[in-house]
Amino acid sequence: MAEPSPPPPPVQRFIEYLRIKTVQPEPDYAACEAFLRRQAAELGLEVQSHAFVAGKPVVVLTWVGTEPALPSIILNSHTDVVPVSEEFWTHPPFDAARVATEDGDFKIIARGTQDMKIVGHCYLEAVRVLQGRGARLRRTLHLVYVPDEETGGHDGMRHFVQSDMFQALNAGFALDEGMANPEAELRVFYGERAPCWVRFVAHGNTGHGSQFIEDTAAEKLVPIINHLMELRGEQLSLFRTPHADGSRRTLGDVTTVNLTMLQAGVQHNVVPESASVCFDIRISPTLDYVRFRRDLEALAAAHGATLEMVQFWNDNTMTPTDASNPFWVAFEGAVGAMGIPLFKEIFPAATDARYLRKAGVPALGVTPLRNAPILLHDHNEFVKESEVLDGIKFYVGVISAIADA
Ligand SMILES: CSCC[C@H](NC(C)=O)C(=O)O
Ligand SMILES: [Zn+2]
Ligand SMILES: [Zn+2]
Repeated sequence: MAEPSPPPPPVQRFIEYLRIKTVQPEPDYAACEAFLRRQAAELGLEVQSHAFVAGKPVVVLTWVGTEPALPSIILNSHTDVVPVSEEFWTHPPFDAARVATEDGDFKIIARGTQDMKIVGHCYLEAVRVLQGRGARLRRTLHLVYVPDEETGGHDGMRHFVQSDMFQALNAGFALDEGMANPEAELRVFYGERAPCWVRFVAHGNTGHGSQFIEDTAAEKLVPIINHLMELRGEQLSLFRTPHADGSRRTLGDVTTVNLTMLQAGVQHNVVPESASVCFDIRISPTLDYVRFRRDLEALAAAHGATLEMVQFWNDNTMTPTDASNPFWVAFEGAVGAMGIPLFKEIFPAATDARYLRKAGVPALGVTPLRNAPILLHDHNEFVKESEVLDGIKFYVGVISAIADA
């Protein structure tokens, strides 16, 4: 059998990026920064790098526009990837194997292909294509590579948006990650649900397990659990009910509640003195999050428990997706011109775009993978070579449009 042809240079560079082990919990950010600096040097982009937390650099590559006083465009991506269970992978997750498929395409198999190195890579390749055409864009582009999104952005984007470095970018609009779609539409995320991670802790009487002990810790948690499970049921019914216009609801339209941890007890016949229960709640931006938080506090107090807010995102800013937002108009126009159908959604989980929106920069979350399985955080994460090449064309169109809006 003939050797397969070598990958085209944009795919070769993608493979190089994927081979850098930026895997949590100890990402190799130094190698990643060196890679980005090499790319910037080839493209003549300015580079700024700052580690707000030691060893975790935010790297910004800048292509100055012809009208640099205009608000700029941020093209954001995170450089870290989630851990792997290597035994479940068909190929080593950081080899970035290129495997031929029956339809003449290739699969590039590696951790981070979908989430989200394809996006960060396509930004760079799109700039390369535009420069090759001699294009000059009106607005300045900032390709922002942030660390630690996968652990909540606390050591990366959270600090960056509060920095002078960020202010100096004078950003007017941003793109960030979305999610693949097994269907034909391109999913575009204009908001996110607020993560609300809570722990209820109760204390009570203890004693022998053979007795009727009153006011026990576990007993206090039961009505709290029941209340939140009731809310879960209501929201699940809502999720299964189409909108008035017949369109289906997505996760972003509802609030999900999951009991994720339960702790109590030391021995079968000892009534425990304390008990705790944790929930992962994702509050839809369509719900009043201030009132929701007050209701949780009241729930804890009513049953003699304490409430610990482990995570609570107190913002529900959404990016306008109508004529009031010239960047949306440009984005929608460019995507439409490519014949790509759009599906607007609220992101079910949390990405770094939430920091940008809260900081006043309207952001859209997009990953240019359609008719593709959702493999983020999964074993054998892959993208097809054709998807990388199409993704570059996609960003050439979109970046040109939004940078000239
Ligand atoms: C509260 S920070 C957690 C961030 C994480 N993001 C993703 C995309 O999985 C999540 O939504 O669980
Ligand atoms: Zn991601
Ligand atoms: Zn992720």
